[in-house]
Amino acid sequence: MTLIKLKDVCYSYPNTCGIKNLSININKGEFLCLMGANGSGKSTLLQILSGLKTTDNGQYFFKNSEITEKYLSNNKQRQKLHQQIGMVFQNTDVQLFNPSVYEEIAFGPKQLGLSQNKIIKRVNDCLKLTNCEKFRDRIPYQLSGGEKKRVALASVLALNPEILLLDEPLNGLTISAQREMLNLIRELQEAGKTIIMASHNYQQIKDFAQRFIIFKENHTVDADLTQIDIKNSPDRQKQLMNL
Ligand SMILES: Nc1ncnc2c1ncn2[C@@H]1O[C@H](COP(=O)(O)OP(=O)(O)OP(=O)(O)O)[C@@H](O)[C@H]1O
Repeated sequence: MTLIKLKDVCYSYPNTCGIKNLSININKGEFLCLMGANGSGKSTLLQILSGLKTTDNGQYFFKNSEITEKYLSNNKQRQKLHQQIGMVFQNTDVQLFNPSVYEEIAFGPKQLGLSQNKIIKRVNDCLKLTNCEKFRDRIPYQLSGGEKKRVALASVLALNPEILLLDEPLNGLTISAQREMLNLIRELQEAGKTIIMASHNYQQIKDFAQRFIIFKENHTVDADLTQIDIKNSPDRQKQLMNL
């Protein structure tokens, strides 16, 4: 089932292009990795998908709705999109603003109006899933970079989104924490979530993501390949190893 359809999408910042002429479909349950040089457009695309930015040109469809400025100006529609499509930012400092990890994770479920019992259960489940139980009473802002990433993921999971947008979620993690995070992401995919992740580390992600969208420096898409396509192409592997 196609969840996301992008048709000729362009986005420009005041002085530079973000993405150009992007057309892709993303199906339910995919584990898709966005790759490409620094500045090629990966984060811009994730921000468009999350509804934080809207396209200058082209169209973005999520399920049966076209996501436009007008669509997002409706509070209910915007909140529903944010519940269905959760994003972990590259810079988690912009995402964490509550006085404790517990409050951080409870924030979304509270906004959804869940009962107190349901909130407690969700927060505890998410703390456990992301291995954050031991810092539940800490101030998020004071955690290490890797701990912040896990708390940010927990706070997104607490909304039970269908799609997870992850912007370089492994940056700043130790090798064993990277493994743990990747295994968790794979479990989430196996549980039916759609994963869209930006990365510049092919070695790290090559056995996890099943599809790779590779951006060129000019902000267009160079290739849309499966894990197997890349494994069968030494040239492509070499290119991705050198990003
Ligand atoms: N807030 C902004 N204002 C102006 N230009 C921006 C802004 N954010 C990104 N850009 C520019 O848009 C282009 C795409 O940036 P984007 O952050 O999407 O790339 P990226 O592929 O995610 O890069 P990285 O791997 O470094 O995270 C780059 O040329 C970047 O300089």
